[in-house]
Amino acid sequence: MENDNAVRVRGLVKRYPDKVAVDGVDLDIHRGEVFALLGPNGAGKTTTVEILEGYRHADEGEISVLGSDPAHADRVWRSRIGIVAQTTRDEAVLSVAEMVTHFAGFYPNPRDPEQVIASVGLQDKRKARVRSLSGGQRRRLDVALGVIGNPELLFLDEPTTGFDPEARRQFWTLIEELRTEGTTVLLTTHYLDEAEHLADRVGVIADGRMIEVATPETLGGRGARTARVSWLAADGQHEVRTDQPTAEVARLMAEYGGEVPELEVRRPSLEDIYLELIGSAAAAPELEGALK
Ligand SMILES: Nc1ncnc2c1ncn2[C@@H]1O[C@H](COP(=O)(O)OP(=O)(O)OP(=O)(O)O)[C@@H](O)[C@H]1O
Repeated sequence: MENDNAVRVRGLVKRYPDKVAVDGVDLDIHRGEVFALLGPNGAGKTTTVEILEGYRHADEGEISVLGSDPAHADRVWRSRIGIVAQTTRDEAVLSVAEMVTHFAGFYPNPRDPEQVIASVGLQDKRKARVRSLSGGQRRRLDVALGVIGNPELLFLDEPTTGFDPEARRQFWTLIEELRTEGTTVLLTTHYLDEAEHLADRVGVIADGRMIEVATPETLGGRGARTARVSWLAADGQHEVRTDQPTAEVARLMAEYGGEVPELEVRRPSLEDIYLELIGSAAAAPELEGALK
């Protein structure tokens, strides 16, 4: 039965001959949210995403994606999802416009191809052959092909790898528009700023296990972390750790009678927190071993 979750996973396990790639993952993705799956290389992100897409089969676990088990889903289900895979395949002889229009024909309710081409910034390349595109342009086309079917649920596996900064911002705008329209998005990325900008919630996966799911603001207790206030005094750099940085800044302003030299207030970034979580996940198995 369909419910408020676009994705519901319990106890997902995927084993390869020499590796347990996914080791008991639970995951809920709410309808209409942008969810970012984070984790180091080899953590199990692509394996998880490809199982949800129906391209790999799980060894264990309950999986529901838009109310169906992807391993047994039909064409109608497939037309409701969009996929931007990590690697792309063909070296098509079609032009960009032909390819996007061709893909639009696979779906019952596609978006307008010209609008989609413009939304990924390929209007100047609409007549160019796909094989002549640069790596980043090809990736933009992949994104266009992922959204052309007007999907309810969009899977994006490292979508902006190879994008220049302008293309990345343009992609962010596209995802924000899709979110406004109610599209659910599952994104994997190694760019923490991208996750912070786009995601309603993030999940950190390491060695096949989900370590934590939270909003980017609260991951790893981030919201409650002590701030660091630093400034340049006559005798050199000073730093104070405090739970009340505003009071500290007010005190400094009074002391300096206005501008405080090189004032900086810093809380741990999402990247700081992520690296801490990944670091402790890597240390945990050794600790378990040491305690045995
Ligand atoms: N077809 C396969 N056969 C055997 N092992 C595999 C296969 N696919 C993935 N693996 C292994 O499973 C683990 C998880 O791989 P996966 O591609 O899911 O990681 P990832 O988190 O997506 O990594 P990345 O960030 O590098 O894309 C890795 O150790 C990988 O080598």
